[in-house]
Amino acid sequence: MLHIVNFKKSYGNQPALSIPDFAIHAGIYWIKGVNGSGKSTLLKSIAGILAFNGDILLNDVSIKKKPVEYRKLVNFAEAEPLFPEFLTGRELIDLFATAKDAPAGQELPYLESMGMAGYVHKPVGTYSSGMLKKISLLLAFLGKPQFILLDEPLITIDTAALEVLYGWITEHRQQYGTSFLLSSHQVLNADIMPARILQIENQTISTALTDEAAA
Ligand SMILES: Nc1ncnc2c1ncn2[C@@H]1O[C@H](COP(=O)(O)OP(=O)(O)OP(=O)(O)O)[C@@H](O)[C@H]1O
Repeated sequence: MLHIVNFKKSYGNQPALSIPDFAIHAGIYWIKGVNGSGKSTLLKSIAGILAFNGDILLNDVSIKKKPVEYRKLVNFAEAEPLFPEFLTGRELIDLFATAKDAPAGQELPYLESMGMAGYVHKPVGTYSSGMLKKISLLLAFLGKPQFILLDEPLITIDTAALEVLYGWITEHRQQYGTSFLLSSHQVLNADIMPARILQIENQTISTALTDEAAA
């Protein structure tokens, strides 16, 4: 499903990540690594918003050879989302729904289950960090992406929202066969949502040897 080839990313002359050849099958993955190990760098590269050397393929579609087609396949929620403050949540949803060819009304169950209907018509500049995080997560579920990348999805959302997010992930996986890559310093609940573990260390990625969970 995901194939990373001859990948190198540096910031200036400072190497950040080097991945000669790495592939994973469809599933739910939890990427672990200490602060500064390169998790966000990898997620942003896979999302197509960070330039790098080498190539990344999703279901054999290369980001370098078919960037438009590739970007339709992947959605990304940033760890600390930033949106123009004057736009309402509703306007953001409409914008993303159009860009991602989302089915009409796809956002409605998400708005309801996460309790966002009461504030979605207000400008995002008035949102708390948790409210903003919920909108950014919802945006990542719009359309029919084959791969959803969630960078630190658990930070700032409350316990109830966490349960709802687990539900979104497992449902999207069952309904559309979507794969997920989550970075998190918090422990994911393996009973509710089993995830395979990937490890970033020494500026590269590997499948964790302790990974016993089934995706
Ligand atoms: N814009 C940037 N300019 C220069 N260096 C950067 C930039 N972004 C990241 N880095 C460096 O790249 C390395 C990886 O950073 P990255 O943010 O990917 O780590 P991370 O694993 O997501 O960290 P954290 O767990 O703290 O969020 C770090 O050494 C960091 O200093």
